[in-house]
Amino acid sequence: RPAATPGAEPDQPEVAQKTGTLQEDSRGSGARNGSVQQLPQTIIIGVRKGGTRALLEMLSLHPGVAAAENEVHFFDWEEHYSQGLGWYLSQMPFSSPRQLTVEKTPAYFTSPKVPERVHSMNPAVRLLLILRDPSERVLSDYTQVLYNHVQKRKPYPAIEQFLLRGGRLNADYKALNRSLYHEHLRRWLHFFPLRRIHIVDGDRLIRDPFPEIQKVERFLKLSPQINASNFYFNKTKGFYCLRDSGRDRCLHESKGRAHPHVDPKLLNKLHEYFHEPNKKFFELVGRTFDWH
Ligand SMILES: Nc1ncnc2c1ncn2[C@@H]1O[C@H](COP(=O)(O)OS(=O)(=O)O)[C@@H](OP(=O)(O)O)[C@H]1O
Repeated sequence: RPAATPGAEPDQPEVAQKTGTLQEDSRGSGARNGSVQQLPQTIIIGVRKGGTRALLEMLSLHPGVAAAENEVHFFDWEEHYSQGLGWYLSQMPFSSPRQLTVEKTPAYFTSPKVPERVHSMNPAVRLLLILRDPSERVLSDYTQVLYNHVQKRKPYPAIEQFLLRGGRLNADYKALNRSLYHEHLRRWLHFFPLRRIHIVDGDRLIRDPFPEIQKVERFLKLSPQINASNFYFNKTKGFYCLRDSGRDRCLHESKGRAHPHVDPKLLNKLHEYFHEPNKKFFELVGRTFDWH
């Protein structure tokens, strides 16, 4: 694991524990009710900081979905992949055979070896890709790594030091590369047709999650069971939170952080940098997004 890009998520669970999660119920009574572990029929492949946790938690509101709690990093970490599909299976939640199993590992989208590996597990797997404004994603990515350093009481340079080199935008900054969505998606399209990849608009998921989640239900051929009443806007958090069987919960405090202030001129450079790549991406997917 490269030390410079620590795992995006902290290890601790990010949402308040649900009482009686599907996993816990079935784990406790697995021997009696015939619950099983299944390889995921659907995977949230990224993008890092796109809203992958929110998407997973929102999808888990559906009784037909069983989600792996932690990021599994099977296809992108050699020490996991070398242990084979048996290991991968052992990481999955217990579920009823009729439920869909889903896992999310945001690093999959940008890891070169992953598309072929996922394809060799199951060419019919349904992929969920949640994207957000590429410039905003860069700021979020920087903020994540900044917090990782702050937690360890380590210093971390200001964002300008990464974004600029000799007065020009530094194309070698990894966070910029991760936002070149067309390059990464192209690799996936060598192995999967576009119809197997559903792209969730991460900016819309923030502003108004329910319509985006309805589209995901349809893509996964799930019966429409998630309702508008499962979401409420929490003014304190500034984001939508979830309401499930009368219980309210927001995502962990590491989700929805304030981003650093960036000089408008530099921000403009960033927007310009992504202009062409975004156009290429829109052509690739036959759809446009409301990005800068
Ligand atoms: N409902 C709700 N509540 C809180 N946060 C929300 C929500 N919906 C989407 N988001 C956005 O999710 C961003 C984090 O993305 P990921 O979960 O993919 O991050 S990670 O790569 O797994 O670390 C996170 O990015 P930051 O705002 O930069 O913290 C949020 O903007």
